[in-house]
Formats: sequence, C-alpha cells, structure tokens
Amino acid sequence: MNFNSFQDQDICILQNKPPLLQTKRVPGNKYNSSPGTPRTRLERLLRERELRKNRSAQLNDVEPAFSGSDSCFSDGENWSVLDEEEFIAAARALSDSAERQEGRSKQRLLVVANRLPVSAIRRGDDSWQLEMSVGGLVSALLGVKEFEARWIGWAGVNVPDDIGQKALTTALAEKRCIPVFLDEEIVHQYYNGYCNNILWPLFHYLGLPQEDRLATTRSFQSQFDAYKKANQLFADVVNNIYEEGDVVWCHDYHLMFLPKCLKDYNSNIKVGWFLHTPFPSSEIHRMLPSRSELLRSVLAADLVGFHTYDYARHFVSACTRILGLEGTPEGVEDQGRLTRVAAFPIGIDSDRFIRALELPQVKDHIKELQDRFAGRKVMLGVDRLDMIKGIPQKILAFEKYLEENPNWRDKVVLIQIAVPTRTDVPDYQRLTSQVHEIVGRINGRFGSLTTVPIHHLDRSLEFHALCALYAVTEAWRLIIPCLPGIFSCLDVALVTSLRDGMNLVSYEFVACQDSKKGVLILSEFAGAAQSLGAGAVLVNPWNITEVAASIGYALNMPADEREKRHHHNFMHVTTHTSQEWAATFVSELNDTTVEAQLRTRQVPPLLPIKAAVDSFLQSKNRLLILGFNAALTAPMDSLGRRGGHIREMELKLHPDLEGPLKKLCDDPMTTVVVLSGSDRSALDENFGEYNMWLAAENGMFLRLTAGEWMTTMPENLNMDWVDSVKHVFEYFTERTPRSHFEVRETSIVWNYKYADLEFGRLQARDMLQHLWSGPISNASVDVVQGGRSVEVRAVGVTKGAAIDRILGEIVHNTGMKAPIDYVLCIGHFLQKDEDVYTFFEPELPFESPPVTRLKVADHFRTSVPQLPTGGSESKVHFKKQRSLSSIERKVTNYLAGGIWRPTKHDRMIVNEGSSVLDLKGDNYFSCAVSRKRSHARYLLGSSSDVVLLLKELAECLLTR
Ligand SMILES: O=P(O)(O)OC[C@H]1O[C@H](O[C@H]2O[C@H](CO)[C@@H](O)[C@H](O)[C@H]2O)[C@H](O)[C@@H](O)[C@@H]1O
Ligand SMILES: O=c1ccn([C@@H]2O[C@H](COP(=O)(O)OP(=O)(O)O)[C@@H](O)[C@H]2O)c(=O)[nH]1
Repeated sequence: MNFNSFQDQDICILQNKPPLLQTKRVPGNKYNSSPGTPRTRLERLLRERELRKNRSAQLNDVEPAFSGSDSCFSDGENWSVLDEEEFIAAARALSDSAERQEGRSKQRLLVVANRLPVSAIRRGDDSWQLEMSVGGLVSALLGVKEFEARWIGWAGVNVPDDIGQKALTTALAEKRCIPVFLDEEIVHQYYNGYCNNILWPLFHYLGLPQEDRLATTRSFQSQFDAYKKANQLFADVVNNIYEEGDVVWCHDYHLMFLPKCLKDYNSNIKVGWFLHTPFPSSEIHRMLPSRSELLRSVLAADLVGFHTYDYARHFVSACTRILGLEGTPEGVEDQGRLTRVAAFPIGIDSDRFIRALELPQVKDHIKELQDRFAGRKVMLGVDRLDMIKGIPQKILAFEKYLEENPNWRDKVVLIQIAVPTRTDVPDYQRLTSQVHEIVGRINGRFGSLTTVPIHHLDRSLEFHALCALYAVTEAWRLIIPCLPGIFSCLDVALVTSLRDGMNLVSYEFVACQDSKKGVLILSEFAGAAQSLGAGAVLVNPWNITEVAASIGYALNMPADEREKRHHHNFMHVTTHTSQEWAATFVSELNDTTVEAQLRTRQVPPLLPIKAAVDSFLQSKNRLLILGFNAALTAPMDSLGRRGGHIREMELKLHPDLEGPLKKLCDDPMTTVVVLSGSDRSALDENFGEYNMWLAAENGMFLRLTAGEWMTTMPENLNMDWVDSVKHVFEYFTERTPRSHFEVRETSIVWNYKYADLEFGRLQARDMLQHLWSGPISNASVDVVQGGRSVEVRAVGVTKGAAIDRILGEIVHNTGMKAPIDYVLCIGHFLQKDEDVYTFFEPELPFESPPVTRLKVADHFRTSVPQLPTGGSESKVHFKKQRSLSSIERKVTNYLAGGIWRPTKHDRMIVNEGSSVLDLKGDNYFSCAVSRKRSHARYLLGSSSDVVLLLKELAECLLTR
C-alpha cells in the first residue's frame, strides 16, 4: 500500500534506497534454499491463502472461533524472505511458534470487542440466559474457525452484585467468553455518550453534537474520561488472562484507547486493532477535541486495520497532519517505531448462509413469505435503526418511485427490517419516531384496504428467518415456474447507508441469491461499494431522484444483466470470507511483530547519557561537533507553532542552551564546533558571542569566533546553475503556502517544514521532476531530498568531506599537543552528511566521498580568504611534512581531475608518533537527533535531550 509517495528518511535522490524491509535474497542459506519457499510478503500471503483454502475445506464443520478450533500456525516456511540477520530472528520466531504448537498446539486469539457475541438476560440471582447478539462484527467473527479464540467484552447488562457476576462469568466461560463488567454510569458516559453520541456520528461524517446537546464541554471531557476508564477495564481483563504468545485483537471505535493500555502494561503483547466503521477524512477527525490522544493510543498497536484503502489512507493522513508523524508505504512511523496500517476488507461465512437455504425451517419461512406477498415484487431493506443507514432516505426514494409509477403501486412491496439499536441515545429515539411517521404517511397515501406498500418491522429476525427473507425470490421462482414473466425478475435489496464501514447485509443478500439474479442497489458510501460495486447498482443515497430511478432500473433489469451482475458479486462474497479476513489479519499481526523486532535492532540505541558524561569527565582534550538545525534549536509542534504563535522561519538557538554552551566553550580543555548547513550570517547571529568554531554551509566556511571567515572550498566552483534553480524555487514557494527557500554560497535550499506536509511532498516531487528534466540536467550538483526540504548543492559540498579539513585547521590553529581523547558529535544531519559520524569511528577505514563529477571553472567567492597552510613555527606538526594543507591537496587533486582519498594515517598525526585522535576506547559518542535510522552510534529524541545532555556536561565542569 502506498500511502505516500516518499519515504520519510532523508534521501539523496542519487541513491536508490530500497524501502525498509524490502527483502534481499541471500544466496543459499538454510532458510531460503527451498525452491518452493516464498520470498516476499506478497508471495507468502499468496501461499498462505492457498493453504487456507485447502484447510478450509476440512474446517467447514468445525465449531466457530469462540468455542474453540484449529490453529492456523502450522507451516514453518513463512520466513524465508529476509536477510541473514533477519532470518535468525525469523527462525527464532518460528521456533517459538513451534514450541507453542508442541505445548498447546494452537495460538490463542483474544478478541476484545465492546460487545460479547452473546447478550445476557438475568433469570434469577445466579441464573442467566444467553442469546446471540445481532450486528456485523458478531456475524463476521462467528465465521472465524481457525484459532483458539477467547472473546472478551461487555455482556450488555449491569451486574452490580458478586453472585450475579460469578454466575455470569461461569455461564459465559462455556462459550469461551470473558465478561468485562461496566457499571451503569460508565455505560452511560462511555457507550451511550462518547462512543455512540460522539465517535460514531463523527466517524460517519454526521459531525459532533452541538453544545446544547453536549450540555457543557465538561460533559464531553467526562465522557472521554469514562471512555478511557472503560478501556482500562477491558485492558485489566485482558492482562489477567493473557499468556505469552497470545495475540490480542482489539475491535472498533469503542476501544481506541485499549492498544495503549495493553502496551503500557506489557510492551511484548502482540496487539492488533481493527476499525469496523469508516475512518473519516482528517478534516473531520481533527474536529475531535481528543483527536491526538486517540490517534496516539491506536498507534500503540502493532497492526491497525480498516475495511478499505480509503479509511486506511485517511488514518495515515490524520497521523501525518495532526500528529506530524511520517506516513510511509507501510504505515505510520514515530521515532523508528512503525505501526503497520493496512486494509483488510471483512467478509461473511458465505457457506453458512448457502447451507441454511437447504434447511427445512428456512424453506418453511420462505413458504410463509411467499403466501404473504404473492403476486408482488419484493424489495428488501435490513438495517439497524441507525442514522447512518439512510432509512428515511430509502423510504422517501421508494415513495418517489411509487409517485412517478402509479402502475407499480400494488405490484411492489418494500420490506424494511429496522433492528432497534442504542435505544438509550436520544438521536436514535428521534429517528424511530421519524421513520414511523414517514412510513405511516406513505402507507396512508399508497395503501389500500388489503395491502400497504411498506412493511416496516422494528425488530430483529433470527438467522433462519433472515436467510429466508434474503432468498425469498428464489423460492417464488421455483414454486411458480409457470409464471416466469411475473416472478423471474423479482427482488431487489436496497442498501442506502449514508456511510457504512462495510455493510454485511449486502454480502448476505448476495450469498442467498445463489445463482439467481437479485439486484443489489448499494450506496456508494458503504465500504461494500468497493468490493461489490461492479455488480451492484451504485447510488448516492442523498439523491432521492437517483435512488428512485435506480429502483425502476433494478425492477426492470433484463435477466442477462442481472445474471452477470449477480455472478460477479457472488464470486466475491464466496471467496472473500470472514475466515479469510481474520486469518489474514492475525497472520499479518504475527509477521508485523517479528518485523518490528528486526527493525528495532536496526535502530541505534538511545545515548547512554551517564556514560557520555563520565567519559567526558575523564578526558583531557575534548572535541564537541554540534549540528544546528533541530539539534540546537527549540523544538516546535507539528503545526510549526511555539507558544501558540507561528514560528518565525529563521533558526534560533534553544534558549536553554545559552548557559551550558557558554560554559563548555569557555572550558580550556573543550573545543566546540558548530557544523551546519546554514549560512555564515545565521551562525554569526546565533553563536557570534561564544568562543567556538563555526563551520557554515556544510563546512565550506570556517572561522574561530575570534577570527575571520575563511573558505575551505576550492577556488573554482561552477555555480552557474544557481539562477535557474532559484527561479524554480521561487515558483514553488509562491505556490506552497508556508514554504520558503534560502540561497547560500554553495547551495540553495527549499524548505516546506512549516507547510502542509502532504502537499509539500507532492510539490517536492513535482519540483524534483522539473529540476532533473531542465535546469540541472547537466550541472555538477547533488540534489539532496530531506524529510521536508530539497537542497541543490555543488558537488562535494558535504559535511563529511569538510570535517577532515576542519579538524586539520583546528589542530593546527590551536597548537594542540595532546591528542583529542573525547569526541561528541551531535546532529540532525541529512543522510548524505552522515559520514561525519563514521569519520571518527576508530575501526573504520576512512574514505572521503567520491567527488568525481566536480567541474572546475572560473572563480569562487574570492573575497573570502583561503584556509592558510600550517607554518613551520606551529607547535603542532603533522608527521608528513605539512607543506600542503588538506584543502590544498584536495584542490590540487580536483584540478588534476583525480579523487583525493586521505588515509587515516594522513590525518591523524599530531606529533612524531602521536595521533590527533585517540579514540580507541569508548570515548567517541555520535548521536543523531530526531532520526530513526542513522549511521550514528546513538539517538537522541529531540533538541530537548541535547539541552539535558549539554547541561550535564556543563555542570560537571563546575563540580570538577
Ligand atoms: O453493538 P451495537 O452498538 O448495537 O452495534 C452493532 C455493531 O455495529 C457496528 O458494525 C460495523 O461492523 C460491521 C462489520 O465490520 C460493518 O459491516 C458495519 O458497516 C459497521 O457499522 C459496530 O462497528 C459494531 O461494533 C457494533 O457491534
Ligand atoms: O434481524 C436481523 C438483522 C440483521 N442481522 C445481522 O446484523 C448484521 C448487520 O451487519 P452490517 O454490517 O450490515 O451493519 P451493522 O449493523 O454492523 O452496522 C448482519 O450480519 C445481519 O445478518 C441479524 O442478525 N438479524
């Protein structure tokens, strides 16, 4: 799934970076050598699907999931897709799974949903009657047979006493259900209030309740508090029964807080969360006062699933826009942790419906219906009596059809099953009255003494009665075969949801029409429109005229068209089953957690601050290399605000750093360098008062604050491309609100970090395409794509290339005698500049970046003096005679068209026999700030962590 066209990491577009965990084929190790072994996630899923299809034939008669069943974790070949290290972890995961199978043979699936699949009715102090609940989620999970499942949820009743609770727990245990007891007040605030009065309407695009209905903002807050409290109660029950290796699958909008509660308690629990409703556009979600907290809680899950790609896309977009996180093709990333987000369209247990049609009791029901409605065509609506189902709109469209087609008035009947739901919520009560009123009016208008056009039932039907209703037309045709003209084009199901997560009624209708030809009129706003859209007649339920016309079209549809449409949908419904849905989700969840472990291993650890401080204390000659942007600047929120104001665009030193930095700069045993992409004026402005080295424009300009700027750049750099790139940058800046660009001496940077991130990325993509095809196609430049920027630089302008020259100059200038025995290098450097970190790695052979494409031409900023060469009077001298400085040698090499690759030996010598750098021990600390993957040894979360660290270093100078 590609939510987003860019990876979140900084990318130098000259490199073709493979997506994370895109798997490499490792030649012939024991895991990947089998020819039949899948190599990619997709191959594996295809293969598992095949295996499941084979198994499902054997499972058809097995008990449903929540009364126990088979395991789906039997094949050991899932993990041949990763590289060597990944294989080891995968193998370990598999062996865990094998152990599990030996010990218990099945992986346990803990399904957590607001409602249990059964409702409890109290018959005495300690006696309970259990009845199957109605609803799409229950229907779908009833079909799941492949796991040893337990269902955790609310039984739908208030049980205040111990005796009642114990008895109900025992009764439910037989059904493998575990109750969560919620008292009346919580149910009122959490279920009726926050879930059904706030989240449900909002997620279905019906907006938030108005203030007068909310009473006060406090009541919203108290509902949200109750919601969190209820979610914690669910978590407590899960934690109580959880066993290592279990998979916890949280369902729906009632439990958005649950993933966080579970992970806070035990970060090793495998947690999936699935939403059965739509997830609305981020523009809708952002209205919710608790928008961020809810998103973050869901993101605690390992895998987040939705019915459709659109809902998944909206969710990722909400995380990007509201939380400022990165959307990737895999999901949402936050500080190196990925929450996988994907679409898993639910299905039904189609066989159960198809088989039911053969049962005598279903045939009896069909006969009753046939007698009742003989001679009339039947249109069917089956919905919970919910605003989202568009029942008034459906009835009004039917009225319009009858109005415009008087000849049909006594020939067609609409049977509307309207299952009462959430009857304690005032909006639902109002809807009931409204529907009754409309039905009464229409029946009064078009009914006769003996018939009415609408049969409206405010009740639910049991399974067999419902199947009969879904299939009634088929029976009629069979029963009265001599009248095909009248009865063969019978039956239309009318689904007019204003929004609907999926809508299983439409699936069930299709399953029961078997090879017959019932027409499905389906709202384009139901998730099912994405899967059944090709076979259904799609309508916009708000357009009453269109729905009325579609009723006519369906009633008069020629047999061959009905057949084709039905066949398409029937194939879909019978292959995309609820078993398939659940097995895919759980399998993906298992994979995701293994992948997360592998990914975590690739992420550097957090900086061990104590070790960094201790080592600092013990050293005598320290070097601190600090980036500026995002390392030493004050953090901002995702909307680019600080203290409620739009942040000004110039970089400013974090105010809390002023004191510590001063102390560190004034310490005679510490040399501080700020190495930044910013231009000289930005560094002068922020650091001019400190006693430190400033390296501007990625190290191309250098000065000790007490001295003058000098350049470390070759004299002749071709900068002819600048004007045309600037022209392009101006164009995009004008069209991308809150973006800006900076022209520097050696580069030009377009920055969209304060702009809408998604729009900024689209613009960046356009910009890059344009740049490559025109202004820079022949120029000697590097184009570096940052997370939120595009930078065009002269080739060779990187921090990694500059650091050697800077170091040489510092050693020379300060007359350093003792080697540097402590280096702390902190930055939020672009990937292309990360060789700064590896430069200091004691074990690594140093290779400066290749600079083969540099064109040497004309003049480059001659007003700035070149870096002076070291004099013989200098106390520090290189082992090799310092007749030519690093930069001079490099320039010489440039001019000669060669590549200068200093050896470690070249650059490390201070005195005869002694090295500039003494980093053999653990006295080198490189830290990437606000990065997920890096060549640095360690990570720091944000510049606030840099503040803490530098404060500690400064303080230990005082106590020394
Ligand atoms: O338990 P209730 O409050 O009475 O509500 C019943 C269920 O309604 C919702 O169903 C959704 O799930 C279906 C299956 O995925 C989907 O087809 C439908 O479009 C959704 O509306 C709700 O999400 C469930 O939690 C409720 O149990
Ligand atoms: O009298 C009824 C009416 C409906 N249903 C079931 O309720 C579910 C409704 O699911 P859907 O996804 O259409 O909508 P939801 O009610 O979950 O929003 C379907 O499985 C129906 O079989 C039922 O069991 N009895």
